[in-house]
Amino acid sequence: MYTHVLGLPRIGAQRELKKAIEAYWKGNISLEQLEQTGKNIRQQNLYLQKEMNFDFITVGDFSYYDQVLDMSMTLGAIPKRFQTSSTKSEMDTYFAMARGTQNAKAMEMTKWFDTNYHYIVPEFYKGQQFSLNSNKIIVELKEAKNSGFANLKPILIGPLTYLYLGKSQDKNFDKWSLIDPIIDIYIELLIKISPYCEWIQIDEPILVLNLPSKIKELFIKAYKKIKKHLPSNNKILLATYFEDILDNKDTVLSLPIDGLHLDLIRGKKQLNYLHEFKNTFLSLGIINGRNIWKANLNKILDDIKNILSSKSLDIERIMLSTSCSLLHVPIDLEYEKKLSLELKSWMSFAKQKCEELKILKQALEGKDVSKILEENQKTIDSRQKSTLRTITNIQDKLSQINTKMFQRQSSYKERNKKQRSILNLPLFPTTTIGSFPQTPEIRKTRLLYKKGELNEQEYKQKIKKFIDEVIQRQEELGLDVFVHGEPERNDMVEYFGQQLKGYCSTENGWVQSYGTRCVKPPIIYGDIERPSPMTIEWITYAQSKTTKPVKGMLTGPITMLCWSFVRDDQPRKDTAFQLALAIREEVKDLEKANIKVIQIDEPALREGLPLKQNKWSEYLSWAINAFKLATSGVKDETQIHTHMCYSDFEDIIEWIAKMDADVISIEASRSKMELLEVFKEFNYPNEIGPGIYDIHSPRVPSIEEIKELLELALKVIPKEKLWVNPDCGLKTREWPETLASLKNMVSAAKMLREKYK
Ligand SMILES: Nc1nc2c(c(=O)[nH]1)N[C@@H](CNc1ccc(C(=O)N[C@@H](CCC(=O)N[C@@H](CCC(=O)N[C@@H](CCC(=O)O)C(=O)O)C(=O)O)C(=O)O)cc1)CN2
Ligand code: MET
Ligand SMILES: [Zn+2]
Repeated sequence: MYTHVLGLPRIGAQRELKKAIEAYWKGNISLEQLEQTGKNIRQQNLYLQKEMNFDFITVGDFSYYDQVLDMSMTLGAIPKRFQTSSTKSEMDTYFAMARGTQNAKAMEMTKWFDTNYHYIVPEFYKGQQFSLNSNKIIVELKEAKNSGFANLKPILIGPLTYLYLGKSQDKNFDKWSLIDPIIDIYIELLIKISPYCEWIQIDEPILVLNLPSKIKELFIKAYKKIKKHLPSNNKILLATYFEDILDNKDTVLSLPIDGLHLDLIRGKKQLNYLHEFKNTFLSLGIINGRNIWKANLNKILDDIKNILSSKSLDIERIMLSTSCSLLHVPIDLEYEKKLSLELKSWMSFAKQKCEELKILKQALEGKDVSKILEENQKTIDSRQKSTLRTITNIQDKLSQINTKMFQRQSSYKERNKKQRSILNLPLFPTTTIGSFPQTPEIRKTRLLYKKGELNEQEYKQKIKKFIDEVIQRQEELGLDVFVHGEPERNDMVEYFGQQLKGYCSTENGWVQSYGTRCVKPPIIYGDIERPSPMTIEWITYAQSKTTKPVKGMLTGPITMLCWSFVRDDQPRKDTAFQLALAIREEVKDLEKANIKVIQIDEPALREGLPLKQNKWSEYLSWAINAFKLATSGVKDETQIHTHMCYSDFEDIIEWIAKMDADVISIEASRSKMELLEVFKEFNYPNEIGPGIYDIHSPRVPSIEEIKELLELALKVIPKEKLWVNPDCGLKTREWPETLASLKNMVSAAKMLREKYK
């Protein structure tokens, strides 16, 4: 029996890597200093694994930005626009690809499966040449070896997953035609790393998706070729995660691999088929890498013993592991000093999950760990019995939900008439998505308040001053529908989590979202309730400062669900409905306070989509209902907006229409409005604001460029239905580029108004 993990968090326990990279970008530290920080984090992770007595020491899970981008570098898949003749260091090219430069647009970024992690999308071109650059993984292997570590297990993203996740940039070019040259480079790479290790972990998470037969065939072909060239002392551990591989079972059974990792948390069904994989080593993903609850060790031990005997598996060929990489959970629970001891005793972060693996192995090897197991059982029982989890009248509230509560009073058409007469907006109304730059001053204000160095009154005064400023700036820009700028929010999910009952939040529970950006997902441990209004004071204050409508700004139930760690003792749907009821109350309060436009963001709606297509409609029916429950309690005159980003809508457009938001703003600029085709084909009934510039880049779009995009949008959206806005919130931007971009945006809208009036 062996233990190992599929990967560890790499941002550093105190976000050292984030801070170092951002300092490097600003020119405040040198490349050597940055690399030293990277090395320190890798060393910490090596020693952690040693402390846990893991049998395989994972190497290569570190990254300065993203593991998919790392693979692009390794394969030499660097788009031409970044291959400049200047003497840029490799590191600078790497960061340029991720973030763009004034001359070269950044590579696209999108969701990593159904997580809140984002990867950099590989770009594929006709006739593309690849060439091996194995520096990263070799450096990391050497480093580990030189520090005295043995049984190293390097990790690579697999060739099929890599190709699948990338996008062809040339029309009518089949990216899969690149499989052979890519496999050749992988083989070169594997031969290079071969001397450092026995096992090599190759991640092929796409094996949990519904794959076309062509890709299944390519899998077999590719791995046969790899096997043929792999030195005989090496073994391949093929890692899958986030779901079961049962749709591709036959394919996997035909692969010449030595070990197979299965996610037994998300893919429980696979337990029934383990015996079919008897010919390989099996890595059982039994510790949840996607949530923060303590594992029930006694139960897992029973399960494992059961599996071993009923499926007559050879314990010598079993590995125990986490369900997926621990990238998706915070690093160490011990940093949490403010959590109630009871809640804390229910939880387990990355380090504690490693300890759980260690204990499981010791128990299975017959070591006496009874005290620890007893202690574990106590906390599991305490959580099950705890009254902290329940609000007594919640069941009543949920049972009072009726279908009327999912419907606005009138149809969109009728609502629209009433809203138009009240709002009196021009053609092509301009607006922004909610947040304005989160300046160091704003962050500092929140920090001082948190530390108690500002009292409530001082804090509120300061926040109101920030609101004054953004209202003033929006007046000057000439926008039509205003926002208050969200200066009081650390994050659009955490902020609400901190005000709702049933939620707790952490001090240091950082999880990487993309590059150097992290989030602290709040934790839902019990029934949700809204003790008091959450946004009214700020929004009404902002509205009191202008005659333009100010949007009420809320996060929707599905996004709250997807971007929090959720309780695992009731269906996600029930939690979503509880959230929806709480948001519904806030929406009604905003309306009562005379707020005419309310935006309820649902950027995570698409991300929450199950990885298996046959589960989509079940999810979408309750997810859309949760949104409608949150938003339909208002009168016709109140205009409901929603916002989504990072989404492909093609496959779910009819469901988006069912949300029946009066206005939806979406990300569209990166795809040059291509995405709108689907809105046209489907004849999307309500109003749309396709984002006309990419807020992830400091680049300022010209008036011409914006006009062009709007003209493109007008080909598919009737002019009465078109809104003008950026792609997403502006919190990661700085003021100068924000003002310049919005100024151009408003000018473009005004010019079009003239043309189309
Ligand atoms: N939950 C969530 N998921 C999401 C998104 C989102 O907005 N929220 N958007 C997409 C991803 N985009 C993202 C965009 C930006 C950031 C981001 O800016 N994160 C910040 C942290 C935001 C935060 O919580 N800030 C807190 C705490 C900030 C902090 O680091 N404080 C320092 C000190 C403060 C200082 O002196 O600056 C400390 O505590 O040590 C605050 O501002 O109050 C960061 O990594 O830098 C994250 C994700 C998709 N998923
Ligand atoms: C990730 S979606 C962000 C929406 C939010 N209202 C903002 O503007 O920041
Ligand atoms: Zn957004």
